[in-house]
Amino acid sequence: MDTSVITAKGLHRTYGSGKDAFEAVRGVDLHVRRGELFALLGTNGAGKTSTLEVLEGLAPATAGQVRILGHDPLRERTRVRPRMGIMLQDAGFPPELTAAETARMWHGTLSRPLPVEQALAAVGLEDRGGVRVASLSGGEQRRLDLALALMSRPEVLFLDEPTTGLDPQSRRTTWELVRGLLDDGVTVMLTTHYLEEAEALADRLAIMHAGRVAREGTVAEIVAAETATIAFADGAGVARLDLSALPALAAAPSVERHTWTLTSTDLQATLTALLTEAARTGAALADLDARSASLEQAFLAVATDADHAHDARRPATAAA
Ligand SMILES: Nc1ncnc2c1ncn2[C@@H]1O[C@H](COP(=O)(O)OP(=O)(O)OP(=O)(O)O)[C@@H](O)[C@H]1O
Repeated sequence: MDTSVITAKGLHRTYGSGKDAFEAVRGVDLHVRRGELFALLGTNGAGKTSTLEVLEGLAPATAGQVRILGHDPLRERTRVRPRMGIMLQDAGFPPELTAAETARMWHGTLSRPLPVEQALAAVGLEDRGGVRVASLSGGEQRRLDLALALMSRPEVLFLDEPTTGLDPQSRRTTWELVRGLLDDGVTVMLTTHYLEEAEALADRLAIMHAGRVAREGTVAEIVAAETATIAFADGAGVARLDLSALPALAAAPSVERHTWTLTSTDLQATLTALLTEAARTGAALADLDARSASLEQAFLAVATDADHAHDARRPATAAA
């Protein structure tokens, strides 16, 4: 049985036409299962929002197919929209309305909404209802956006950079709220520039660059494809070590600014051999630091690969 709640197949999205055409999304496939949180990460301008807008039914795809809960989110909008919650990057609420008035206005458009007070309380804004939107802090405005996205009791929730501008404590409170929704079976698609947020929340994620998915999987799967790093100071006796003979090196050992760096495809094997070699020769490994690959490393690798490719802004007509 197909349990996908969100699917995209061969999704393309082009802005403009003719010689000014720009293909922002260049063949994206996504499958998000019920109750899963899927994070869409990417470099600036990678095409995350352009992808999300098509999934949300806010814009048509230039090519390809998207389905939300088995329906076309644009053509069958009336069937899908009541079951979705959408938190845009910038909701653009009228600044002169209060938070509670804004929430009541939205409440009036929904068929079986949460009570206004409950939605505001869910995001910690129960005491800010009487404050005009223009006077809310940036973080409070983000939380109001989230309250409205939750108000329809959605089965599928799209969160476009939900914690941008939030302080670390409010960010964690939002994570708890999102975890509670996942426990209730809500399916969430999230974009974020905070890798820590993706690590904390995502069941699976994709890293986009230049309109394509460059990496996809669980955090562990994505990180496993990267190399671990060992570093130590270029101190007494290091010259006696035969570093190039160490096992599982991903590249030749290098020294820069008095620090040696080794990259390894098997951290335990390389580190064990290094320590054995240091003990044998009596070399001191000052400031020794060994670390597994991180999501940040995978992200940076995507951006670096791309720097080499130089194809980020090829016109659509020239795209592969
Ligand atoms: N209306 C538009 N007309 C032309 N180009 C556009 C339009 N909207 C977006 N783009 C371009 O499409 C590309 C993808 O933009 P998009 O906003 O989807 O990226 P993103 O991954 O969400 O970026 P960010 O992380 O910076 O928010 C960018 O190069 C952007 O300049």
